[in-house]
Amino acid sequence: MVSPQAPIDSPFGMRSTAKEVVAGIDLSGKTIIVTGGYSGLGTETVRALAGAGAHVIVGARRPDAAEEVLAEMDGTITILPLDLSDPASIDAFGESVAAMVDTLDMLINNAAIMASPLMRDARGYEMQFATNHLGHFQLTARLWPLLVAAAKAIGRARVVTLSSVGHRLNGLDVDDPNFENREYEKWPAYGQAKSANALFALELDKIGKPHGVRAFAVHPGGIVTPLQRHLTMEEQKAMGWFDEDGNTHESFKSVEEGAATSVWCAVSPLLEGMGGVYCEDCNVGAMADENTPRGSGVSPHIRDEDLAQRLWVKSEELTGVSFPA
Ligand SMILES: NC(=O)c1ccc[n+]([C@@H]2O[C@H](COP(=O)([O-])OP(=O)(O)OC[C@H]3O[C@@H](n4cnc5c(N)ncnc54)[C@H](O)[C@@H]3O)[C@@H](O)[C@H]2O)c1
Repeated sequence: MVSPQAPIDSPFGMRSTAKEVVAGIDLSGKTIIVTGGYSGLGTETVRALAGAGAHVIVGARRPDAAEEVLAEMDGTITILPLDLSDPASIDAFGESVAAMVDTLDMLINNAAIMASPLMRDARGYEMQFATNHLGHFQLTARLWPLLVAAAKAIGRARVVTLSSVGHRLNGLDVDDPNFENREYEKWPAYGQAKSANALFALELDKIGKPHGVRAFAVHPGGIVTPLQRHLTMEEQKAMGWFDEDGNTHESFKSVEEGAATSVWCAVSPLLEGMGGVYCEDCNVGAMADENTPRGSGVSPHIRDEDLAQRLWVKSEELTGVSFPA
């Protein structure tokens, strides 16, 4: 069954920045985790949330690099090592967080890799699916008691998972997510992983809603960041991201604008009582039709509740991790 969704009245839009979204919102006393919060959109997400008074915990694959990037920022920021392709690292991160705080108000599953050549983790899982989806699935499960505790204490907690309009490239092969029985292609692997991120939010919201933990998926827009490290300039020009002179397409956002929708999903009072939706441009995304501009819109397969459930079961099987009851 396809779960429909539609935009709401939002005072923010595609050119809003993360700083504008948090203006006037006091996050003191709140704990927020941002994975990969020291590069690209993650850096600006952390800047906005820490600037609004939250204690921000950054899960960093390279803690030394995170220290360097975040040193100049105001606010309370803790950096902890986290490699989302390594189950032991995720468990250790979860234990460190649980030793530090009793509640977690918001989790922003931001980290990802894109269009990488075929790589496999130590379990043999395809790296984009393992890092972008399975790692965040395990991480969210490990942090679940803290999210539920926050919701119990103050009525709400939120999990925001970065997806992408890349979900529109293709669907998810839930029977072969690791490209064992088909030839590996880097874009279908990214499209699949980002579809999985959105389907994860759809199912997670169902599980979290009775506890007061709500889940959202986000397309941040097109933004030049280190995410494009596996692509040549020629490939990016062929996709229309850059023109012949090397200027980005007019629809591209700054990193401050790119971080706005994740921050909006984490803090907006307008989303109170809502969840399980895919958001873009600081609003709930519109279902795609023939008039939808390239680079936006929601494909029906990421609203497919049966597929979301099957992905959940597959993720439990592949990680050996279940969400605590
Ligand atoms: N930049 C865009 O145009 C764009 C478009 C759509 C979606 N997104 C999504 O936005 C999110 C942020 O992307 P970005 O553009 O800021 O990219 P980025 O490359 O600047 O940041 C990604 C972060 O993920 C971290 N990361 C990668 N592998 C990891 C691992 N194994 N363990 C822990 N951390 C790991 C990196 O260290 C980095 O901090 C991603 O989920 C991406 O898919 C970005």
